[in-house]
Amino acid sequence: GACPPLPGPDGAAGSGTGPEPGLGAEPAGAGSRRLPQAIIVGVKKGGTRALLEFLRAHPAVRALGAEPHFFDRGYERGLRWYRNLMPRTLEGQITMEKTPSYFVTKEAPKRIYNMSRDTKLIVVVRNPVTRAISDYTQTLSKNPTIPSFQALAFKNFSTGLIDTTWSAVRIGIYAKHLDNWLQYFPLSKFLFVSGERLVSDPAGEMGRVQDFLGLKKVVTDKHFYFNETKGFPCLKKPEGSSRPRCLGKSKGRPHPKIHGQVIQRLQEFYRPFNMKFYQMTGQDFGWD
Ligand SMILES: Nc1ncnc2c1ncn2[C@@H]1O[C@H](COP(=O)(O)OS(=O)(=O)O)[C@@H](OP(=O)(O)O)[C@H]1O
Repeated sequence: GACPPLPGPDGAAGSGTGPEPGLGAEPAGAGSRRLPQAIIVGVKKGGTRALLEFLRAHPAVRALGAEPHFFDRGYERGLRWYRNLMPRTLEGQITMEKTPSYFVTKEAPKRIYNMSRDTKLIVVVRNPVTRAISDYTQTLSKNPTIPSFQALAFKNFSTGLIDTTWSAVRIGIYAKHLDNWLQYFPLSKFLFVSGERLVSDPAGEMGRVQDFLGLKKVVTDKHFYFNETKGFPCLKKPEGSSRPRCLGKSKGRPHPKIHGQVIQRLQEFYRPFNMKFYQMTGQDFGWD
């Protein structure tokens, strides 16, 4: 697919996409639609929605609310279609989107590289065992008749053989997926956010994210409160609202009880991949 990239954020000067003259201080189409300079590429069930909503509290961030799935499912539509999905930004604002499935999409690194090799890539990672259970919980909520977690996770439970073709297992082999991205992007283009810390210390993790994006540290501890009912941090005042807001019911679902031995076997399965991932990223996420 040799899609010629459209003029990017820096190539749009004088292209007539700015506000039209003579329509007042703030015309309806203020700013222009730009390709994203930063993308939350993964991982599914890592905490990607929370991160995007927290970032939207920053005045210099404009983000697409829905997941566009452009680099995995919609690439044939072209970059112009993709750019037209984006919210308008003013000078100095950055455009973002999040689609967690990009991280495990073989073609995504090449496609994003072809859009811009300067794209900043954010990956929210979470203990792969918890992530797998979270993923399963989501599937179960849509289809209550599926087999048990244990039945899906193991090809043979008595021999301990894990079914690595099951997507809930496969997605958590982070080192393998990262290998694919590193064929195109250097490590310096990535920020790895701890999904666990995003819950236990949202302001701390948001500090790292804002630094990485070159933003002023506007989103701080003052923006968060811990909602005891929800069991998660929530925003005191999200963008465009005067009321505090937590994520919806589909975030922070109760997980089914999984047998301790199942957890333990999966934890052992992931250990070498986790070690590799810590080594590759230079970060110990504390899962082992
Ligand atoms: N502040 C806050 N509020 C609610 N939920 C939070 C928050 N921070 C992180 N999380 C965790 O995010 C998990 C869902 O991850 P994603 O948003 O990446 O899921 S998805 O891939 O977009 O479906 C979700 O997983 P589950 O707990 O399994 O539902 C949460 O644990």
